[in-house]
Amino acid sequence: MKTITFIGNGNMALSIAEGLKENYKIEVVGRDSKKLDAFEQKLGLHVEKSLLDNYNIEQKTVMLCVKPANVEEVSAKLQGKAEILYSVLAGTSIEKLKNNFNTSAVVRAMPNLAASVGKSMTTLTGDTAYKEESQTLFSSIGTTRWLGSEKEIDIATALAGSGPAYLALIAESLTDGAVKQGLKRDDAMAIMRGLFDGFGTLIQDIHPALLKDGVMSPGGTTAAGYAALEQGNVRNACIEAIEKAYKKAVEL
Ligand SMILES: NC(=O)C1=CN([C@@H]2O[C@H](COP(=O)(O)OP(=O)(O)OC[C@H]3O[C@@H](n4cnc5c(N)ncnc54)[C@H](OP(=O)(O)O)[C@@H]3O)[C@@H](O)[C@H]2O)C=CC1
Ligand SMILES: O=C(O)[C@@H]1CCC=N1
Repeated sequence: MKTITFIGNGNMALSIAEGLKENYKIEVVGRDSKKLDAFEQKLGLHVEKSLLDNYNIEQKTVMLCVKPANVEEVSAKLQGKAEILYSVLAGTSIEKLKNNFNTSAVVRAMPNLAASVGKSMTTLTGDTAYKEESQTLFSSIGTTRWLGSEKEIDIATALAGSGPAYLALIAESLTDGAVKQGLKRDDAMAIMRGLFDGFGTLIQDIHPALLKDGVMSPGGTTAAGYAALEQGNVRNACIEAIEKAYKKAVEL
């Protein structure tokens, strides 16, 4: 069984480890032994746990799952040269990772929160020698797509990495709208969840514009509601959200 060494024991590390645990041996490296114990407990199986100070990554397959701001501090505590470093850090370039970590190869991965339910949309880019291995690793937490450049993964970060938060805003505000009109909160929540479930399947095979055309009856309810969304500039706000998030990824 191949070993994957997680550096960082937070939410993303746990979600990815959940997906990998059946087919890979898991090691986890962190700064707090109590949090390492909690990681092992949540994962529900024995993992090799180590503290960061002087940890040796020689020839290891490393899954870096700390925050972008931690790169310098964390890399300074490691020894040895990794075989491959997979990084899930938003907006952290391969150049910066190579300048800080001693590793033969780097692949950047951008999963999303749905990793925790095995349905992440994960984008990947980096050393093409590891294209296949990275797709195999990350397909254990959902769907993968290899991209040709770091610019593209920064844009994909804005779309799919941050996307769950944007859709949550839509979900919450539509629910609030229904409550405002008199629907009970728990009914509104259940209906919103059913809506997203069905929509998630529909959108796999239908272009969004055609889906809208299929719902909108002449002079009907959808046309009335849709016009309010256009008046509220929701389309432009979405385009701007991607631009702002992409620019932030470049800045990180
Ligand atoms: N959350 C999301 O939806 C997504 C997140 N990402 C990326 O995943 C990465 C991790 O995010 P997430 O798991 O959500 O965050 P968490 O806050 O859950 O985990 C962060 C991890 O970094 C460790 N850490 C923080 N500061 C330091 C430090 N100074 N030295 C050593 N370790 C440190 C934490 O250690 P400790 O437990 O001891 O505090 C923890 O293990 C980020 O880089 C983010 O860009 C990518 C895609 C989606
Ligand atoms: O907000 C962030 O920076 C991270 C990256 C994508 C999702 N969460």
